[in-house]
Amino acid sequence: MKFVIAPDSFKGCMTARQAAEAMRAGLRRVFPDAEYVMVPMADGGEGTVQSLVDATGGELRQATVLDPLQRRAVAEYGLLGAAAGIDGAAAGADADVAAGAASDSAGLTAVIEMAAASGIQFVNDKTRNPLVTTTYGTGQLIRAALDDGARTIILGVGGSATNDGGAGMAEALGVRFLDVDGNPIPRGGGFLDRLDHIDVSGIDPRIAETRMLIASDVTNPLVGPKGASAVFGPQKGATPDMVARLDANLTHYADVIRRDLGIEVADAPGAGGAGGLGAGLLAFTKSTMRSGVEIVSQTVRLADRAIGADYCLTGEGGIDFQTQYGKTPMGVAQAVHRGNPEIGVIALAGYVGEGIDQLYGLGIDAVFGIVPAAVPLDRALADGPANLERTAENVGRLIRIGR
Ligand SMILES: O=C(O)[C@H](O)CO
Repeated sequence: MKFVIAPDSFKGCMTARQAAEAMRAGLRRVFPDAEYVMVPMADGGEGTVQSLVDATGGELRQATVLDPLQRRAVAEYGLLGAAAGIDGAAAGADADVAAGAASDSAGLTAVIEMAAASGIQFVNDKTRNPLVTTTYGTGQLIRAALDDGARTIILGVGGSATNDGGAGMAEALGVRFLDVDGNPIPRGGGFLDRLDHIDVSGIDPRIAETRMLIASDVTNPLVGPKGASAVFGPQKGATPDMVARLDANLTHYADVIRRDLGIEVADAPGAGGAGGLGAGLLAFTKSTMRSGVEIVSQTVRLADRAIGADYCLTGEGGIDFQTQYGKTPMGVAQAVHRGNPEIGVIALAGYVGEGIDQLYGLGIDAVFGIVPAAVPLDRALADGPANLERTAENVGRLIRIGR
């Protein structure tokens, strides 16, 4: 018997690796001699660095950066290990990332969550102000990864405090944003109206040799009613007036990018991720925008690792009909089926919401909640590992009956 164990983190409760260990512990009580392939997963959001480092035997690194309010902060990123999708063995769609994740002559692969340097957790109700917050620290993290030798960078985009179109990120990489007198404009989305022209002559030359894989949490465009400012500005503290100003500024920014670089970013899907960081990455780096869970599953060669397996256990804190839109359990189900159409996929979750029947036709065979009784949230979180282990054991028992 062979199991692939590929959960996301259970937020506030277990990292993806801890969740995978709890699942394996439960199954082992029933199948002590089975083969267990452990693949901690993520979807590009919080936990992606840890999961990819864990899944590939990589290492965590730290860099001193400027946070969104330009205070010094220490941010973590990861360098992937040799177990990353590096051997080119991945088939079909996997080959793309597998080749890019090589750690040979093509350079190392790094993984960065932009929120580690520029996330919403750096501001509070009093200090949040998307007119002034900057993604400069994200650019510093990219530079740190380049210094480490990375030439493929997986960048998780989302959870930001910023609305600067990624101008701060680009500035940290050497791009100059200048006013009509040739002076640098201040950082922050509130000042982009002063932008007259962009000078890319000083950009770090390593950027031209580096492939960025953008794992965005959204597909919104940069501007307009579904754009970064209108949809995500308010959660960063933007008033209606600020939203209008930020949206106008990003529209102007996109116009200058089009004129000076010949690149269209205003309507690109995902350009509005992390306050327009998606647009900045598309304009100033060699980036490809992909679903986060796809990038992660390809990097850890999930399809390959499912070959010959009988079952895959996946899961995350909550599962409902939205799981089909790019969440980890669905991405896992799709990836393992690519390698092994016969595999059974079972998802475990702390919370099971509405519409899970929509998942059954899409590759997930069964969904189980792990909480045994109605308990307060803090108790459910505290008992999470034990509940997950017990549920996995019971899944194992069912599987044994069926054999
Ligand atoms: O950071 C943000 O703006 C949201 O998470 C969307 O990417």
